[in-house]
Amino acid sequence: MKTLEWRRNELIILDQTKLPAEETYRRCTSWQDVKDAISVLAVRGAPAIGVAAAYGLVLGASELLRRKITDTAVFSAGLATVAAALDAARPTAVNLHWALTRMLKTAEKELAAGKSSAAITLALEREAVTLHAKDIEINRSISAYGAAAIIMQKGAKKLTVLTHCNAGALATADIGTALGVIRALHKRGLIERVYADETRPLLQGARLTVTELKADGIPVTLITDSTAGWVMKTGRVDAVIVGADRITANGDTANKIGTYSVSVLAKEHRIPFYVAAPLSTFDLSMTKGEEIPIEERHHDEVRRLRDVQLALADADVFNPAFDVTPHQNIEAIFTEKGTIEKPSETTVSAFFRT
Ligand SMILES: CSC[C@H]1O[C@H](OP(=O)(O)O)[C@H](O)[C@@H]1O
Repeated sequence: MKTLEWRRNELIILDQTKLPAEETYRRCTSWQDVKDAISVLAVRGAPAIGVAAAYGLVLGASELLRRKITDTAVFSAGLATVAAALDAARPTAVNLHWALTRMLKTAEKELAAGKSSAAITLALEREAVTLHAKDIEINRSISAYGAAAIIMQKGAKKLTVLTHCNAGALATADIGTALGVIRALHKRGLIERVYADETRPLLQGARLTVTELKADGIPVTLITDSTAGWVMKTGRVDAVIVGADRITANGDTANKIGTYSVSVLAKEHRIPFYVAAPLSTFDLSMTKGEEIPIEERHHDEVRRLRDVQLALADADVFNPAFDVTPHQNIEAIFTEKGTIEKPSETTVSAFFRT
């Protein structure tokens, strides 16, 4: 069950909106197909949407070539237009912008070297494939650092961990970030159980995290979001590990809606709250979490559950897809280059200076 697969001039995306009931795929042959897939969360998760958008730009470049747009100045302007359209698909996960910026830099470098539009397109495809492959290494490294840091802190004993949303293979190109750490601990026999928040309204926890962990033989218990406090209060949870969509220069972290509440509950019950994320999720241009744009999604995602009307069709709804956990609530952030203990403006800047 691959999240994403690139086949010369088409991107095959596992349609996550249909999981776990159906394993179906979307065949993306245009950049618009990729943008649509990102917008409806057929592909989701910060790193995965960055990789998908990179391939979307390759499809855009191929389309420009098919339309015989070979004047490199016009071709580059066309690329920038496609990149901007893909970037607008979802505003919170900075990996989307990071991946597209990296792709446009590749195009600029080729252009400066006097390459043709066709050569630029080939270079973009190589860059997208590289980005995709690198995410696999990054996941492994985050997972190793995270497991080591938790063992250092909690000792080599079986742990019960709570996680929110899905920061697993379905959100990345490989074993995941938060679920990557859980997988690394499980490999060492150090996971007693995982409590997976269902994660309303789109239920990434119930639909995706439970599916991933059960497939790996990792003991997992599905709970409603409102049960998170009670499992902590009753001493069932040793640690919380979540993913991230954007981390600012002081360590404030945007993640799926409900993560902030979990962090407050963890702090109240003196349970360490960990974040696992690649460096591409850091946005050092933002000094604090209040600056992060929070995506608001369609009201029917809350009023309905597939074809079941849960609330009045005209019920007023507020449906932010993310919230921001203040750095003070975070014990450590695990990245592919190491761990940032007690994230703050000081520790984050020191980490990026080394
Ligand atoms: C490995 S990052 C996953 C991150 O993305 C999810 O959001 P969405 O499902 O809306 O793409 C969620 O915030 C996860 O923690």
